[in-house]
Amino acid sequence: MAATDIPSAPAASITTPSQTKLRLGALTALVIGSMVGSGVFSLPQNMAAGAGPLAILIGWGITAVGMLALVFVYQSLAVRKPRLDAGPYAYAKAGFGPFIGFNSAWGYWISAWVGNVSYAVIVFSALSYFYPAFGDGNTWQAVLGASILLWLIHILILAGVRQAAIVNLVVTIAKIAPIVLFIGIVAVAFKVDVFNADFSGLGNANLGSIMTQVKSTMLVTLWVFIGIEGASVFSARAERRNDIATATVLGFFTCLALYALVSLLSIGIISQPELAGLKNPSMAGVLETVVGPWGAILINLALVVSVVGAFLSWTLLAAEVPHVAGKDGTMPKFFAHESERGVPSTSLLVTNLLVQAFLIVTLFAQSTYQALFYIASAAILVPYIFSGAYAAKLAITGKSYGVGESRNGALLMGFVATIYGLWLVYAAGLSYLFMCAVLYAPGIVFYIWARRENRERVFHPVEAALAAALVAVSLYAAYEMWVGAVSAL
Ligand SMILES: NC(=[NH2+])NCCC[C@H](N)C(=O)O
Repeated sequence: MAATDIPSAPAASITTPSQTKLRLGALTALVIGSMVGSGVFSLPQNMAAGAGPLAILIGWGITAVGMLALVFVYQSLAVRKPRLDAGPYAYAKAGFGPFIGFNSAWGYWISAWVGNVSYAVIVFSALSYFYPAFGDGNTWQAVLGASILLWLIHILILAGVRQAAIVNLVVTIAKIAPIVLFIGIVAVAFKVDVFNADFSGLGNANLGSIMTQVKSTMLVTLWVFIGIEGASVFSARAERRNDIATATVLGFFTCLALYALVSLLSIGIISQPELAGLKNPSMAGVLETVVGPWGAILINLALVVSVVGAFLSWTLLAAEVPHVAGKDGTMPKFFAHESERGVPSTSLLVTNLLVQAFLIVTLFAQSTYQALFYIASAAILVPYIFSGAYAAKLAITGKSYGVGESRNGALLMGFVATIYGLWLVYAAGLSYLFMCAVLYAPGIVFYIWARRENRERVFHPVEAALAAALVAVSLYAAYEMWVGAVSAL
């Protein structure tokens, strides 16, 4: 693997043969490449589905503040605690004990592989433009195709394939260029009166209050930024160590601009109610309205390239999480097993069997891409919140700070990131929290297993209470889902 052992971003597994050191521009491209996957291509519909232009603007504003705080949290933790280099769960463990640490790893892992299920669905939804039987990516033909794609990736990784830097560069260009072209064309075709038809969205009774509208955008805007938490691993590749901080912030603002433009300009082409009904990847439908079929073809192909690349990266990463956690005793030892080629084969197999199982659930539940990435977004909140809280805790206690060194900035960032995460838990809504409870609870078995293996005390009293609460909530949630009272799929 790359320079660090602790997983964090998909790009953690990118290797260059010669390990040439990178300048600012290349580093920024890496950061952008690690964020852009499937999300951007469906933003027009995903954002307009529950919100008018005003709420969408507010939504991007909140996300800008919250995600930037999180970026700074990971940067400052990487500096303060270099030995925990960028581990998304290692911080939670260091700050709040083994059970919270375990759940952060478990949650990051769930988010990674459920996100991969959504990747498989959206690739085939895009391909349905060429072969309609794939429908919304959840027909049997699509699920069959998705399963083949999944196991192809599996075999490639077992054979030792890594995402090479050159492939990564080509994929990044192939996915960003169509997005930039889209923005250019749609900006020219933009009609102010279409955009302003119902600026507040309050004219559409289906949307609800501004608050409700803003909430509806939160898991979408979170999803498109997932991946940025790992940017600090690129520091090993930087010619100058300082460049990585700049590159991360530059990459962040570039993506924010691309994302906000894609979602807002689209409402100046197609009115909100119509956008809400568009098929995903909805950038294709928007561009087709302006330039005709080639627009849809271009976007659908760009999505396939982008998402297959991201699928590979996130499979490497998803397998890496339990693997590393198995090595350090956070998860059971069997996850640590490596093949002769040094591939975490057991962890990879378990991960992809879960993806396969969820694909079959998708078929029967007729789950949509959106429902799946909502689950992936909601699941990542545990590691995010505890990373923010750990940064705040370090700043409050002053541990790892020099005498007289200012801690206010770090405290503020940790605090804002934590509040942002908690607000997202609230905005996610009950059905997705229930779904997460059901996915988190089985982790307890693996936690106990790992603790026993290491002959360590299983629970401290507070942890036992937390575990009991999680079991209770998940049982209740499972019951509600079973009788059909709530549904996240
Ligand atoms: N498979 C995953 N868990 N991917 C998470 C990253 C999502 C990425 N930001 C995207 O827009 O596609």
